[in-house]
Amino acid sequence: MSRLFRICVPATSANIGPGFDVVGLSLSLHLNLSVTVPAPSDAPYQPPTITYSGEGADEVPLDAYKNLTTRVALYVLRCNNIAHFPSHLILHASNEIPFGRGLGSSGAAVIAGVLLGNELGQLNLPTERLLDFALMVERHPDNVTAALAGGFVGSYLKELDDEASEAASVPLSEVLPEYPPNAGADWGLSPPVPPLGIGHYVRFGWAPSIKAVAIIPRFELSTARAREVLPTMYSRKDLVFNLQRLAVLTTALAQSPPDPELIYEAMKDRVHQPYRKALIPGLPEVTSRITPATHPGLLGICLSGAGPTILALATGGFDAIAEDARAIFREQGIEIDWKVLDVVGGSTVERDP
Ligand SMILES: Nc1ncnc2c1ncn2[C@@H]1O[C@H](COP(=O)(O)OP(=O)(O)O)[C@@H](O)[C@H]1O
Ligand SMILES: N[C@@H](CCOP(=O)(O)O)C(=O)O
Repeated sequence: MSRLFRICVPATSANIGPGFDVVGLSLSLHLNLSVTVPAPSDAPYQPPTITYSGEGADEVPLDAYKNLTTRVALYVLRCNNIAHFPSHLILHASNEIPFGRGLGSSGAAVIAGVLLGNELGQLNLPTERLLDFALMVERHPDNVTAALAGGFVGSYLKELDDEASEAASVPLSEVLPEYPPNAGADWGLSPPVPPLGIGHYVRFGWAPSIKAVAIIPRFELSTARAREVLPTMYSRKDLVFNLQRLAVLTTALAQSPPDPELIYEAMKDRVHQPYRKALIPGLPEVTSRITPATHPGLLGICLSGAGPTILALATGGFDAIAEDARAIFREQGIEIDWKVLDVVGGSTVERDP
């Protein structure tokens, strides 16, 4: 019997201002994967066939040993003593999440890969273990946790003992080596198995009237590049500035009706946005000129993830917020697209009977 299943993973916006590497929000753009596992046969081994449509279709590798999602799936399988993809596997991805814009496309691809490995190997891993695998690949928990669990989520990484820290800090190239595409070839050493219970999370409340306006510049900024510009040390003043705001924000976004004055100030940040402004012309102007006073309905505005997308949380006035952001970006020679998004549930897997 062949098996068919579908995996659906949401986009995410991480940080929400002061919660750098801590909070994430799942949003209504999705990466969908349709998978067919043919019934076992005596035919010679054939590697997976991948087709892909939507965002990133012109740049994503269709070789299962190079594609992020399938490489992650193979990592999960190999950690569970399954050396190969099933023969003649067929995958189709259709993707709504733009690449390199700060909307969690790589986190979604990683979660899709973990869920794919879990389904292909029929491993029945619990959510906590799925998260461990994801955290071996995407080392900051905010996007992957929100993409897996859904909603407005806060997470931390557990302090590990020396042995577990070593296992969790191996370079990505060892976790996800590019394998030879020949099933008979030498597969090398076993991959590093994730320590147990690396990531922990909690879901906060979310006021149903709050929507997310994603203002998406038409250029890509890799998360790796946007992390390189961050300092390794912060002043106590800046740290306290962020902690105070994050503590207020996690509850303020659950209150109905939401309080714009409280939220606007609570979405300010001194840990990552000031350092990223050189990579995103127009960022300080957009976040300072669009306020609840000038734009009724606006609650707060920040960089989405590592950028360049700007996230405006609002209960109305979406057109004015986005069109004024468009005008400010245009002064810098940057064009944008924008979408009003809902906060959605986490990843799902549907199996055909
Ligand atoms: N659906 C996908 N399938 C395969 N690879 C993906 C997919 N989505 C994202 N990626 C990989 O992740 C990269 C973007 O990651 P990153 O720089 O972290 O930006 P983002 O903010 O979108 O997560 C893409 O260039 C691509 O290599
Ligand atoms: N906390 C991370 C989040 C990166 O999110 P992405 O959507 O840009 O991948 C960071 O700010 O670097």
